[in-house]
Amino acid sequence: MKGAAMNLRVFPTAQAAADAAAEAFARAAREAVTARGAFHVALSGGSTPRLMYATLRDLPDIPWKAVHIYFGDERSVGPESQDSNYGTAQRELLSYVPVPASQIHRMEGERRPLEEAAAAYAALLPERLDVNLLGMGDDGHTASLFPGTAALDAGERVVANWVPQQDTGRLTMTFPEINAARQRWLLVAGGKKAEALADVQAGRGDHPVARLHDPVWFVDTAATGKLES
Ligand SMILES: O=C(O)[C@H](O)[C@@H](O)[C@H](O)[C@H](O)COP(=O)(O)O
Repeated sequence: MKGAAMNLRVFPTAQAAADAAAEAFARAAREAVTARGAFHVALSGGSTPRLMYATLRDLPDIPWKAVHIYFGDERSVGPESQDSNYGTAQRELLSYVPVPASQIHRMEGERRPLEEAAAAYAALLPERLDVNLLGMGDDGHTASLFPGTAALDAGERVVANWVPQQDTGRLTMTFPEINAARQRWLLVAGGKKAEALADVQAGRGDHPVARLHDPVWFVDTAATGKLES
């Protein structure tokens, strides 16, 4: 995607971008269930998805009973931790909607060795996700694919990644897995992301997010502050 035209959908606020992503989620779910009888979606971690969850849980006409929930990454913590990506989704979305528990697939961040949790998660993934919903860090990481880490070049579907600037490991889907999904969406908001977004547009640097194939970007105006017009 280096320097290529980006599929950017720009909104005045972070909440407006999240609302648009929620509406897109609802449409994609209806289309997938109509076409294939199920909607397989991976949720992102971090804080931005919380804006989308607040809207999504109240949207009508989503075939939740045919939705299968996965996670693009997870911290090396249990579900009860405030740092758990699953925990955030469970508290702010999944506890509000009727997705069958058997269709919510949590990464076992508390499992040791973490590599076993990664292999077990890879084994339960569907042949192909419909949508992989992602975020972007200020440094251009996505999922837990951080700059300079071994996971960037991994061939497996899910790996344990040891992040130098973090004191614990992470579980993360890899680029082969993420790029195999039917769609990749990035929900990115705030001026702190503007530098990385401008780098990706210009083909500068080696931000992991630039390795995503044809993502749709849902961004707020603040995140576009350094884009070249
Ligand atoms: O586990 C995580 O933290 C995420 O998967 C990570 O990739 C996140 O999407 C970005 O760091 C953006 O996070 P914010 O939405 O909090 O800015």
